[in-house]
Amino acid sequence: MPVIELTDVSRAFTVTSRTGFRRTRREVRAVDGLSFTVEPGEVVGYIGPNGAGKSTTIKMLTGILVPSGGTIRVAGVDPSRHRLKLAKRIGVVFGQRTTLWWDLPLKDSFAVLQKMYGVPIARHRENLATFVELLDLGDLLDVPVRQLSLGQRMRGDIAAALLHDPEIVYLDEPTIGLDVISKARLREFLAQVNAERRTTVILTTHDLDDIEALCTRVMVIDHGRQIFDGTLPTLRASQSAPRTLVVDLATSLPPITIPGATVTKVDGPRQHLTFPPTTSAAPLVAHLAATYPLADLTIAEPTIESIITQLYTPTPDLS
Ligand SMILES: Nc1ncnc2c1ncn2[C@@H]1O[C@H](COP(=O)(O)OP(=O)(O)OP(=O)(O)O)[C@@H](O)[C@H]1O
Repeated sequence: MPVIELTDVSRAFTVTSRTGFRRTRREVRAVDGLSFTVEPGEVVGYIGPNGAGKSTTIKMLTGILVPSGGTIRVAGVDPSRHRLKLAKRIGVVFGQRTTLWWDLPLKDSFAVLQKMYGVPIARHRENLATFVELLDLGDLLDVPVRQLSLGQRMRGDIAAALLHDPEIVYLDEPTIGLDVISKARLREFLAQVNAERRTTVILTTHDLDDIEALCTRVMVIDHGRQIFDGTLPTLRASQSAPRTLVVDLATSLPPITIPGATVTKVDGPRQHLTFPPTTSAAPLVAHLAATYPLADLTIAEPTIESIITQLYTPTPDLS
């Protein structure tokens, strides 16, 4: 049974602007007829360009915002009508701001959360010990939150969001501004939590490496509407971005000629050949191996970045 269910959900805002003495009101449809379900334990990347409606969706899922139309069920309840009840079953992390108490040492913030959520003390201790170890928080527990670095604070925020054993966590840009090592550590931690606890994760990010590392499913929205829902390989295959064969020859040669592929770059003995995503690489490789002195060969898939850029680019209206 789905843990999250949206049926034809929309949310409009009225925006007032002033030109001289005139005030004009216009309606912005931040979310426009969105329907999807998420099963327990799924890790869904929820992505889209700026202003696509991602934050508005997350705010409706937590109950902060009431939809203008449609229905939402999260863990069996309507979030906006049962916000407090739902709060015990969800965790939220906003990369841009902390949910911890600025002047309190990290461990006191955790203690406040234990009381707020009514987590049994034994369970709290158990969770705290696990998160302190996995997120390397031991030396930070006595440090006031305001003195933590961004990466340290984010680790604290993620632990705080999970201490009450939520079934669902919403992570809004959790790796923003972090260095490569901190990002990798966080991703590893989230993957482990999801695998061990079957926590459902909705991840909003502009960092496509987060998606690669964590998400079994990607949902792309634009102008408040869903434009893709599927796996990363399907997203890759759905687009026409070409694939590339990087061929290392035993010696420098003029550009290779084989049917179905085109040389785009020659760099000494290395040549780059592109071929359509619908073509299998196997016959091309066989042909190359039979005709040319090969030293090495690799296939480069289009980056998700290029695929998503393509998705966002409207197709020209030819009517
Ligand atoms: N409180 C509000 N009042 C008026 N308009 C709003 C409000 N909140 C959001 N919007 C508008 O709704 C649209 C969707 O905004 P939203 O913040 O959901 O996008 P987003 O996908 O989260 O963007 P970003 O990646 O920049 O955070 C935008 O046009 C935004 O200006």
